[in-house]
Amino acid sequence: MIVWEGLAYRYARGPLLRFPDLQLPDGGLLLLRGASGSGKSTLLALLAALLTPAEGRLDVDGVAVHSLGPRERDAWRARHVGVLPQRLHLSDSLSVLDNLALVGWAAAERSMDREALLAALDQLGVAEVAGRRPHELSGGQAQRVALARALLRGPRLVIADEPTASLDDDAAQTVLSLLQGMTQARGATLVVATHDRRVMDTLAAASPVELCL
Ligand SMILES: Nc1ncnc2c1ncn2[C@@H]1O[C@H](COP(=O)(O)OP(=O)(O)OP(=O)(O)O)[C@@H](O)[C@H]1O
Repeated sequence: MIVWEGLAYRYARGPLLRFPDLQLPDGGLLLLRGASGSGKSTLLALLAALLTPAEGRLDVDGVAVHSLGPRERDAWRARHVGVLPQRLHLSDSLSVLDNLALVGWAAAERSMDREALLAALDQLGVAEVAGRRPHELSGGQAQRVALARALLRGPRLVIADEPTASLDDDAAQTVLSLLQGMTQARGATLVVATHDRRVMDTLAAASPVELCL
């Protein structure tokens, strides 16, 4: 269960951004909508403990995330949250496979079994690009690699920021069904921020909770 209450954040010299309270059950789907600048990415960053709220509380599966210290937050995120960011942050100096292996380093596990990494890519239909550099991928392939990375450690919470931006209709459809199908199969909670009509239409069938900022 994810619960937040009185959540607010302030950028330096910015106004206080306040977010409506919400409770989201395990395995739930939240569609986060709102105009550009309304605070969608900020709320996602708060949910991933990338930002610390100025006010309010955020509980994820009984963990008071708002009160974790910086190190605990990093460890908590690495174990429990899969992030599909707006900018994919794949390193062009590393192969696709080594980009995935970095997740193990981030979680202080040092090395990850390369067979497991290949299997993760294979599940998303992109095993053949394992040896390529990210700049050699199509937008849809890069998004699927980023999704494989986000799901690698079996997160309980998956956060996707505009996952279909810059994808054509076919690639958007593929990424959305993989994103939803794979999080659902794992019983993970999925939070998607978007202003893409295609995302709302596709995910409507899953009866999401909708929050408009
Ligand atoms: N680093 C920052 N410093 C100061 N203000 C910021 C910073 N990042 C975002 N903001 C401001 O905070 C508000 C919320 O921004 P945020 O990026 O969360 O909105 P958004 O709904 O995700 O927008 P978009 O749909 O365009 O990505 C905006 O007014 C934005 O200008």
